[in-house]
Amino acid sequence: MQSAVAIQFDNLIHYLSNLLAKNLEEGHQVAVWRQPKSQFLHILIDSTGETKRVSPILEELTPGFIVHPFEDQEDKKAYFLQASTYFKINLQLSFEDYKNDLNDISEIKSIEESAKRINKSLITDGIEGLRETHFECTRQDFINLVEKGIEEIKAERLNKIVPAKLKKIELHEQFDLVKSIKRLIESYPNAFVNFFHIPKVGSWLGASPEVLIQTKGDQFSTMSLAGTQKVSGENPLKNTAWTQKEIEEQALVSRYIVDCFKKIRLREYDEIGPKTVMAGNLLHLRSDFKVNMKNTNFPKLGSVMLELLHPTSAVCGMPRKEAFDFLRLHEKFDRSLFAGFIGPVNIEDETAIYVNLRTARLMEGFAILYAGAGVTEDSIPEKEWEETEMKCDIIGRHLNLTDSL
Ligand SMILES: C=C(O[C@@H]1C=C(C(=O)O)C=C[C@H]1O)C(=O)O
Repeated sequence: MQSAVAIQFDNLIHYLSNLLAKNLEEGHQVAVWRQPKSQFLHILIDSTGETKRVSPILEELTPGFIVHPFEDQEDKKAYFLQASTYFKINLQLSFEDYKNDLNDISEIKSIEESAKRINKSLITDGIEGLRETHFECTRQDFINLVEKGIEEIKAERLNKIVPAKLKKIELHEQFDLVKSIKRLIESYPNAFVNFFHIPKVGSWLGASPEVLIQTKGDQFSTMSLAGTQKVSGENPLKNTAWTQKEIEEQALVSRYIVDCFKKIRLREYDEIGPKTVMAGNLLHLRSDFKVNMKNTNFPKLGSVMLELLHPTSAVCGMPRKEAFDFLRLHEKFDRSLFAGFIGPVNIEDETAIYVNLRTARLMEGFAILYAGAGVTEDSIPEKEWEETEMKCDIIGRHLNLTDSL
């Protein structure tokens, strides 16, 4: 297990439990996140009482948190939590150092009591604007889907396809959201750990390894992430070998990004990698792409690339339209917000939008885990199934807790 910075969590857990219980009970929208390798926990509350949907023209949005499903909506809009309240907590400081700066919560309850109140408020009635979802996907359903995908690739109608599955797991009565967030933060220092709650849409908890687009000052970045294997052996970041299938799979995602740059005639970009990166107990191949938006005179590159990239060939396939149509036709469930995009917008001069992967939708007494796997001509369906099991486990293992890790 990788360990993050030393975190002074005890009192913070108590505080966060009360804060979330109060805001969820009041029907507010909430986002909580920690960016990769950061020591800050960010908390955003939208208390307007309105479920807002906006066009994702990022540069024009007020500070907030954006949430977009896998499928484009007819009006191309995304959910948007507006920062009525926003603050961040330095997880390296002790609670005593910053407690006086925190929003006062007048009625303090125990952690257990707060967890119960949170659980009652997590659940909402139905999903606005998204297709009805059913929560079944057997091993055989998934294997059939992979086989169909391979046939399409062999017939040269697709280059790559990323079928997904969902997995329903029971949530214990004592499910404790805040403790799960803590465990994700401690276990996955390289991930975008996130929780968000939109009463009319749902509650999701995840730890994504994949940036879709990020802008900070004049810097734009994106990444191509694909190829998956389990961490094993000594110094895996250095010693892991990749097969032709995985190298090709990741190269297709990189090519897709470069094709997007070409479409808008952007020629000056840095491409770094591919290199092996760790996401929990999985390894992936990753290339990073960086652009200076000022020097290239692309001040709105964030929005432009967001529109061109989503959904990327890392979560959908290639060619994009054909892959998307294939999934719409053959995947027997609605991906909902899985493989959509989420993240903070215009907060402290930074926008960081991630692909919504390694994620769970929290429901009454159960959670739905989602995972996909990149399929190419050489894929072995059973192995792809195992890959999705490992991906589901990244979040699944941190939902039903026993106190010792
Ligand atoms: C689709 C997922 O992950 C994506 C697919 C990968 C793959 O096919 O190897 C690797 C990383 C992600 O880009 C997922 O986590 O569900």
